[in-house]
Amino acid sequence: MKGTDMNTTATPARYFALIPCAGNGSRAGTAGPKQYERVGGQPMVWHTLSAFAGVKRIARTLVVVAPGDGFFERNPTTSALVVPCGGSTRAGSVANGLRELRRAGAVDHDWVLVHDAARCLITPELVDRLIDACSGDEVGGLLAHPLADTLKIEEQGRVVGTIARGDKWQAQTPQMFRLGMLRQALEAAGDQVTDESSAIEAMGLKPKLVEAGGQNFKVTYPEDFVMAEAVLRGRAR
Ligand SMILES: Nc1ccn([C@@H]2O[C@H](COP(=O)(O)OP(=O)(O)OP(=O)(O)O)[C@@H](O)[C@H]2O)c(=O)n1
Ligand SMILES: C[C@](O)(CO)[C@H](O)COP(=O)(O)O
Repeated sequence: MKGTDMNTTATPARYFALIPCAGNGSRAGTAGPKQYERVGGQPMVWHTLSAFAGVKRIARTLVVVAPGDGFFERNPTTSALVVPCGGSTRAGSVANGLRELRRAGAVDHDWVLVHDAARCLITPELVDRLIDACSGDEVGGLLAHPLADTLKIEEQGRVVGTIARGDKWQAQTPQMFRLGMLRQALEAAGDQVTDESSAIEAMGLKPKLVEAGGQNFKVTYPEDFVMAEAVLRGRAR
Protein backbone atom coordinates (compact mmCIF):
# COMPACT_ATOMS: atom_id res chain seq x y z
CA MET A 1 0.00 0.00 0.00
CA LYS A 2 1.24 3.50 -0.82
CA GLY A 3 1.07 6.23 1.85
CA THR A 4 -0.86 8.45 -0.58
CA ASP A 5 -3.85 6.05 -0.51
CA MET A 6 -4.45 7.31 3.01
CA ASN A 7 -4.45 10.97 1.99
CA THR A 8 -7.42 10.97 -0.32
CA THR A 9 -10.06 11.64 2.32
CA ALA A 10 -11.83 14.96 2.85
CA THR A 11 -11.35 15.32 6.62
CA PRO A 12 -7.90 16.37 7.83
CA ALA A 13 -5.89 13.66 9.57
CA ARG A 14 -5.78 13.79 13.37
CA TYR A 15 -2.99 12.62 15.64
CA PHE A 16 -3.50 9.86 18.23
CA ALA A 17 -1.00 8.52 20.76
CA LEU A 18 -0.93 4.81 21.56
CA ILE A 19 1.10 3.82 24.63
CA PRO A 20 1.92 0.11 25.00
CA CYS A 21 2.04 -0.32 28.80
CA ALA A 22 1.36 -4.04 29.19
CA GLY A 23 4.86 -5.45 29.69
CA ASN A 24 6.16 -6.84 32.94
CA GLY A 25 9.69 -5.52 32.82
CA SER A 26 11.52 -8.83 33.30
CA ARG A 27 14.94 -7.27 32.53
CA ALA A 28 14.44 -4.42 34.99
CA GLY A 29 14.47 -6.67 38.05
CA THR A 30 11.61 -4.78 39.70
CA ALA A 31 8.96 -6.48 41.86
CA GLY A 32 6.10 -5.31 39.60
CA PRO A 33 5.82 -3.90 36.06
CA LYS A 34 8.64 -1.35 35.63
CA GLN A 35 6.37 1.32 34.12
CA TYR A 36 4.75 1.79 37.55
CA GLU A 37 8.05 2.15 39.48
CA ARG A 38 8.67 5.63 40.84
CA VAL A 39 11.21 7.75 38.98
CA GLY A 40 11.70 11.42 39.86
CA GLY A 41 8.99 11.09 42.52
CA GLN A 42 6.26 9.71 40.20
CA PRO A 43 5.36 6.40 38.57
CA MET A 44 7.36 6.19 35.34
CA VAL A 45 4.28 6.14 33.11
CA TRP A 46 3.10 9.46 34.60
CA HIS A 47 6.08 11.22 33.01
CA THR A 48 5.28 9.57 29.69
CA LEU A 49 1.63 10.57 29.79
CA SER A 50 2.27 14.13 30.91
CA ALA A 51 4.64 14.64 27.95
CA PHE A 52 1.85 13.61 25.54
CA ALA A 53 -0.69 15.72 27.45
CA GLY A 54 1.60 18.67 26.64
CA VAL A 55 1.30 18.16 22.87
CA LYS A 56 -1.65 20.22 21.63
CA ARG A 57 -1.98 18.34 18.34
CA ILE A 58 -2.65 14.98 20.03
CA ALA A 59 -6.44 14.43 19.84
CA ARG A 60 -6.50 11.44 22.21
CA THR A 61 -4.07 9.17 24.03
CA LEU A 62 -4.84 5.48 24.46
CA VAL A 63 -2.92 3.39 26.99
CA VAL A 64 -2.81 -0.38 26.50
CA VAL A 65 -2.46 -2.22 29.82
CA ALA A 66 -2.46 -5.93 30.63
CA PRO A 67 -5.80 -7.60 31.39
CA GLY A 68 -6.30 -7.43 35.16
CA ASP A 69 -3.89 -4.50 35.60
CA GLY A 70 -5.56 -2.34 38.24
CA PHE A 71 -3.02 0.50 38.34
CA PHE A 72 -5.13 3.15 36.61
CA GLU A 73 -8.25 2.25 38.63
CA ARG A 74 -6.22 2.74 41.82
CA ASN A 75 -4.64 5.96 40.45
CA PRO A 76 -7.31 7.64 38.30
CA THR A 77 -5.41 10.79 37.38
CA THR A 78 -5.12 10.65 33.62
CA SER A 79 -7.44 11.89 30.89
CA ALA A 80 -6.10 9.16 28.59
CA LEU A 81 -8.27 6.23 27.58
CA VAL A 82 -6.96 3.12 29.39
CA VAL A 83 -7.86 -0.25 27.86
CA PRO A 84 -6.89 -3.67 29.32
CA CYS A 85 -6.21 -5.25 25.92
CA GLY A 86 -2.48 -5.99 26.25
CA GLY A 87 -1.15 -8.94 24.24
CA SER A 88 1.68 -11.39 24.94
CA THR A 89 4.15 -9.30 22.88
CA ARG A 90 4.60 -5.56 22.39
CA ALA A 91 3.44 -5.86 18.75
CA GLY A 92 0.33 -7.74 19.92
CA SER A 93 -0.43 -4.97 22.41
CA VAL A 94 -0.03 -2.34 19.67
CA ALA A 95 -2.28 -4.25 17.23
CA ASN A 96 -4.97 -4.57 19.91
CA GLY A 97 -4.60 -0.88 20.74
CA LEU A 98 -5.13 0.08 17.09
CA ARG A 99 -8.42 -1.82 17.14
CA GLU A 100 -9.48 0.12 20.24
CA LEU A 101 -8.49 3.41 18.63
CA ARG A 102 -10.82 2.66 15.72
CA ARG A 103 -13.56 1.87 18.23
CA ALA A 104 -12.86 5.28 19.79
CA GLY A 105 -13.40 7.01 16.44
CA ALA A 106 -9.97 7.09 14.77
CA VAL A 107 -9.98 6.33 11.03
CA ASP A 108 -7.45 4.80 8.65
CA HIS A 109 -5.90 8.07 7.47
CA ASP A 110 -5.33 9.40 11.02
CA TRP A 111 -1.77 9.34 12.31
CA VAL A 112 -0.90 7.12 15.27
CA LEU A 113 2.18 7.84 17.38
CA VAL A 114 3.16 4.62 19.17
CA HIS A 115 5.31 5.27 22.22
CA ASP A 116 6.73 2.92 24.90
CA ALA A 117 5.39 3.62 28.39
CA ALA A 118 8.94 2.79 29.51
CA ARG A 119 10.47 5.68 27.50
CA CYS A 120 9.58 8.15 30.22
CA LEU A 121 12.08 10.87 29.21
CA ILE A 122 10.15 11.81 26.08
CA THR A 123 9.29 15.53 25.91
CA PRO A 124 6.50 17.47 24.14
CA GLU A 125 9.23 19.14 22.02
CA LEU A 126 10.47 15.77 20.70
CA VAL A 127 6.93 14.63 19.91
CA ASP A 128 6.32 17.91 18.05
CA ARG A 129 9.61 17.44 16.17
CA LEU A 130 8.44 14.04 14.92
CA ILE A 131 5.01 15.35 13.90
CA ASP A 132 6.55 18.33 12.09
CA ALA A 133 8.99 16.06 10.23
CA CYS A 134 6.50 13.34 9.25
CA SER A 135 3.04 14.79 8.75
CA GLY A 136 3.82 15.76 5.15
CA ASP A 137 5.51 12.41 4.49
CA GLU A 138 4.04 9.54 2.46
CA VAL A 139 5.18 6.86 4.87
CA GLY A 140 5.79 8.30 8.35
CA GLY A 141 8.79 7.84 10.60
CA LEU A 142 10.37 7.52 14.00
CA LEU A 143 12.62 9.24 16.49
CA ALA A 144 16.11 7.74 16.45
CA HIS A 145 19.74 8.39 17.38
CA PRO A 146 22.93 7.51 15.44
CA LEU A 147 24.92 4.71 17.06
CA ALA A 148 27.92 5.95 19.06
CA ASP A 149 29.66 2.65 19.90
CA THR A 150 31.50 0.22 17.63
CA LEU A 151 29.36 -2.85 16.94
CA LYS A 152 30.81 -6.32 17.51
CA ILE A 153 29.58 -9.73 16.42
CA GLU A 154 29.91 -12.33 19.16
CA GLU A 155 30.33 -16.09 19.09
CA GLN A 156 30.80 -17.97 22.36
CA GLY A 157 32.02 -14.90 24.21
CA ARG A 158 34.61 -13.85 21.60
CA VAL A 159 34.54 -11.21 18.87
CA VAL A 160 34.29 -12.66 15.37
CA GLY A 161 33.65 -9.44 13.48
CA THR A 162 33.04 -5.70 13.54
CA ILE A 163 30.15 -4.02 11.76
CA ALA A 164 30.63 -0.60 10.15
CA ARG A 165 28.43 1.74 12.16
CA GLY A 166 28.21 4.75 9.82
CA ASP A 167 24.67 3.95 8.72
CA LYS A 168 23.39 2.45 11.99
CA TRP A 169 20.78 4.23 14.13
CA GLN A 170 19.11 3.26 17.39
CA ALA A 171 15.34 3.22 16.94
CA GLN A 172 13.41 5.08 19.60
CA THR A 173 9.72 5.94 19.94
CA PRO A 174 7.32 7.55 19.15
CA GLN A 175 7.00 5.88 15.76
CA MET A 176 4.37 7.61 13.66
CA PHE A 177 2.35 5.98 10.88
CA ARG A 178 -1.16 6.15 9.41
CA LEU A 179 -3.52 3.92 11.37
CA GLY A 180 -4.68 1.92 8.33
CA MET A 181 -1.18 1.36 6.99
CA LEU A 182 0.14 0.31 10.41
CA ARG A 183 -2.75 -2.08 11.03
CA GLN A 184 -2.10 -3.83 7.69
CA ALA A 185 1.64 -3.88 8.26
CA LEU A 186 1.36 -5.47 11.72
CA GLU A 187 -1.18 -7.99 10.48
CA ALA A 188 1.24 -9.07 7.75
CA ALA A 189 4.37 -9.00 9.93
CA GLY A 190 3.01 -10.96 12.91
CA ASP A 191 3.55 -10.23 16.57
CA GLN A 192 7.31 -10.87 16.79
CA VAL A 193 8.45 -7.57 15.23
CA THR A 194 10.07 -5.39 17.88
CA ASP A 195 8.90 -2.05 16.51
CA GLU A 196 6.32 -0.54 14.15
CA SER A 197 8.97 0.58 11.68
CA SER A 198 10.05 -3.05 11.05
CA ALA A 199 6.51 -3.96 10.03
CA ILE A 200 6.30 -0.96 7.68
CA GLU A 201 9.76 -1.74 6.23
CA ALA A 202 8.60 -5.30 5.52
CA MET A 203 6.03 -3.76 3.15
CA GLY A 204 8.89 -2.27 1.13
CA LEU A 205 8.48 1.25 2.54
CA LYS A 206 11.18 3.50 4.01
CA PRO A 207 10.22 5.28 7.26
CA LYS A 208 11.88 8.63 7.93
CA LEU A 209 14.55 8.88 10.68
CA VAL A 210 14.20 11.93 12.91
CA GLU A 211 17.21 12.66 15.15
CA ALA A 212 16.17 12.85 18.80
CA GLY A 213 19.40 12.76 20.85
CA GLY A 214 20.26 10.11 23.40
CA GLN A 215 18.10 11.12 26.37
CA ASN A 216 14.95 9.46 25.06
CA PHE A 217 16.18 6.00 26.06
CA LYS A 218 14.00 3.09 27.14
CA VAL A 219 14.26 2.14 30.82
CA THR A 220 15.14 -1.53 30.41
CA TYR A 221 17.82 -2.59 32.96
CA PRO A 222 18.14 -1.72 36.68
CA GLU A 223 20.85 0.91 36.03
CA ASP A 224 18.54 2.78 33.63
CA PHE A 225 16.42 3.94 36.58
CA VAL A 226 19.44 5.78 37.99
CA MET A 227 20.11 7.48 34.65
CA ALA A 228 16.46 8.44 34.23
CA GLU A 229 16.45 9.96 37.73
CA ALA A 230 19.55 11.98 36.88
CA VAL A 231 18.05 13.33 33.65
CA LEU A 232 14.80 14.31 35.40
CA ARG A 233 16.75 15.99 38.22
CA GLY A 234 18.76 17.93 35.64
CA ARG A 235 15.59 19.10 33.90
CA ALA A 236 14.02 20.22 37.20
CA ARG A 237 16.93 22.60 37.94
N1 LIG B 1 3.38 -7.67 25.87
C1 LIG B 1 3.85 -6.44 25.97
C2 LIG B 1 5.24 -6.21 26.14
C3 LIG B 1 5.69 -4.90 26.25
N2 LIG B 1 4.81 -3.88 26.22
C4 LIG B 1 5.26 -2.49 26.40
O1 LIG B 1 6.20 -2.17 25.40
C5 LIG B 1 7.15 -1.23 25.87
C6 LIG B 1 8.58 -1.62 25.52
O2 LIG B 1 8.83 -2.95 25.92
P1 LIG B 1 9.98 -3.44 26.91
O3 LIG B 1 10.89 -2.39 27.32
O4 LIG B 1 10.55 -4.69 26.34
O5 LIG B 1 9.10 -3.75 28.19
P2 LIG B 1 8.83 -5.12 28.92
O6 LIG B 1 8.29 -6.14 27.97
O7 LIG B 1 7.99 -4.75 30.08
O8 LIG B 1 10.30 -5.51 29.42
P3 LIG B 1 11.06 -6.91 29.34
O9 LIG B 1 11.21 -7.23 27.87
O10 LIG B 1 12.35 -6.66 30.04
O11 LIG B 1 10.19 -7.94 30.06
C7 LIG B 1 6.93 -1.12 27.38
O12 LIG B 1 6.34 0.12 27.67
C8 LIG B 1 6.03 -2.27 27.70
O13 LIG B 1 5.12 -2.02 28.79
C9 LIG B 1 3.44 -4.12 26.03
O14 LIG B 1 2.64 -3.19 25.99
N3 LIG B 1 3.00 -5.42 25.89
C1 LIG C 1 10.14 -0.14 20.12
C2 LIG C 1 11.54 -0.08 20.67
O1 LIG C 1 11.57 0.66 21.86
C3 LIG C 1 12.42 0.63 19.65
O2 LIG C 1 13.74 0.62 20.06
C4 LIG C 1 12.11 -1.46 20.94
O3 LIG C 1 12.22 -2.19 19.76
C5 LIG C 1 11.32 -2.25 21.96
O4 LIG C 1 11.95 -3.49 22.13
P1 LIG C 1 11.70 -4.49 23.32
O5 LIG C 1 12.10 -5.81 22.78
O6 LIG C 1 10.23 -4.38 23.62
O7 LIG C 1 12.57 -4.06 24.43
